Amino acid sequence: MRIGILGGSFDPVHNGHLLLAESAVEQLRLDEIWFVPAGSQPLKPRGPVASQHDRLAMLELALSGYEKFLVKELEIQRGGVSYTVDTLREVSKKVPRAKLFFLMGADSLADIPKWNSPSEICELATLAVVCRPDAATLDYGVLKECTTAKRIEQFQSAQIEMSPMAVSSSAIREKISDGESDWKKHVPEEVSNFIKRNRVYS
Ligand SMILES: Nc1ncnc2c1ncn2[C@@H]1O[C@H](COP(=O)(O)OP(=O)(O)OP(=O)(O)O)[C@@H](O)[C@H]1O
Ligand SMILES: O=C(O)c1ccc[n+]([C@@H]2O[C@H](COP(=O)([O-])O)[C@@H](O)[C@H]2O)c1
Repeated sequence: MRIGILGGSFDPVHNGHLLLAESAVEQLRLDEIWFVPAGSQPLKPRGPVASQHDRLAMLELALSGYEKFLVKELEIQRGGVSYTVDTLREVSKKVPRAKLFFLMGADSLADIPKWNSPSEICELATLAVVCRPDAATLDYGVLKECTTAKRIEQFQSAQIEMSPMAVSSSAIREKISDGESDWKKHVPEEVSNFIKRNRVYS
């Protein structure tokens, strides 16, 4: 069993997340991708804008057409600050024989030294990173303090190739609160309808 884990704030989920997951399923031959919405992201102390209920509802709507994409409320149910190392420990216990891939964009890779227990994270899961338009090259050098050169090579082999997609949740939220309308193309239609109907970011 090969499981990809995509942790995120998903505030809201957007097409960049979906393309990342689609590319990872194909290139890493994953059986499932677990989308794990953070309860409280350690480096975002102000917390998400949308409620937990709305972030989950938008994720469920976005993933409904994908058989291999599952929403897992591990971090929300655990409560407190959502540390990735705790999530990976929990998943390793739940499915001990699975090979775990932690999927992330280049911005997350750059931040890893600031995360809790990065060395253990690098042991528990293979990091599979994708470029983002504002960070076109991936700097694996940040991992030198956390893991071995051999492990870094394994992460490089798991790198996800995808045409950079210039979309972020913060840009979507900003456009909505500025009253712009061209944000809708960046999320599945069911999600844009939900946002409009419930005035999630207005
Ligand atoms: N357009 C994108 N291309 C590739 N990876 C992405 C993209 N958007 C988000 N990701 C990755 O998905 C994971 C979850 O991201 P998150 O839910 O925080 O969305 P975000 O768009 O980065 O949000 P924000 O703008 O609020 O920081 C992170 O590892 C992030 O790097
Ligand atoms: O464990 C940590 O210390 C840690 C610090 C920052 C971010 N993360 C995780 O990284 C994932 C992407 O975060 P973000 O900022 O893109 O929402 C999400 O699962 C976060 O919980 C984890």
